[in-house]
Amino acid sequence: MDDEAAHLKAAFGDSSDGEDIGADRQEKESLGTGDSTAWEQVKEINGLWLCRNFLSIAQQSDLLSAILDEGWFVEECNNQAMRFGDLPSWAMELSHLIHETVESVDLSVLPADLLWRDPLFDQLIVNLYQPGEGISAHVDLLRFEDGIAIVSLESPCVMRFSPVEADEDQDVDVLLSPGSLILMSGEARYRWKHEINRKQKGFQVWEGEEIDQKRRISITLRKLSILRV
Ligand SMILES: O=C(O)CCC(=O)C(=O)O
Ligand SMILES: [Fe+2]
Repeated sequence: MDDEAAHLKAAFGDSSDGEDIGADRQEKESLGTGDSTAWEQVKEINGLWLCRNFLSIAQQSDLLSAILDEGWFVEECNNQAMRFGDLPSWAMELSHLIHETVESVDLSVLPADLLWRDPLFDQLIVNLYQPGEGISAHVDLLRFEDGIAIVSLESPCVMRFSPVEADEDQDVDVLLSPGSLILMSGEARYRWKHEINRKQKGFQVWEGEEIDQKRRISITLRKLSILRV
């Protein structure tokens, strides 16, 4: 983590708050949109949408190069970078692409008031996970507004959602494949925790197969709340 990120983390705290683990899997409904991107609504969780093919292979590769060119992860001990306010140009492009993609689809993947706010996002976190690394169950800090986007690159992983008001049987797993985008709003953002456990055996299993863990990079885009909570 660089100085700025460390400073901001000190100011904004850590978004993790322990973990809650169970086992379940949802059926997802694939919704063709008439164009090349298909959105899936995660039925058990209001406000959680997945777009598996959000980025083409070429776009993934360009985005990865732009991130690595930032030099944030040259030192092995750095695995997270945060930016607030003016985001790097590639992050702005990503934000515009999210806007365009959401706007072009005839589904309410993001409430209109969130989609049309300006800017759509002004905070960026890039996380780099080596094999075995993940993030414990948390709800993102309330100092960020509703409407959070996560783009995944490199190794796929299973993200587990569990209700804040715990009910062991309600965990929902979602596969985040490279190039995918998830959008969380409403209940998905406030009433469900999300986690990635790449350490404990059995978590990174999808359709009966253990995921071959390699490095994973994620880009989380959020908007700071004007009312600082
Ligand atoms: O890496 C991810 O996919 C999730 C990151 C996340 O949840 C966070 O930074 O709050
Ligand atoms: Fe999060």
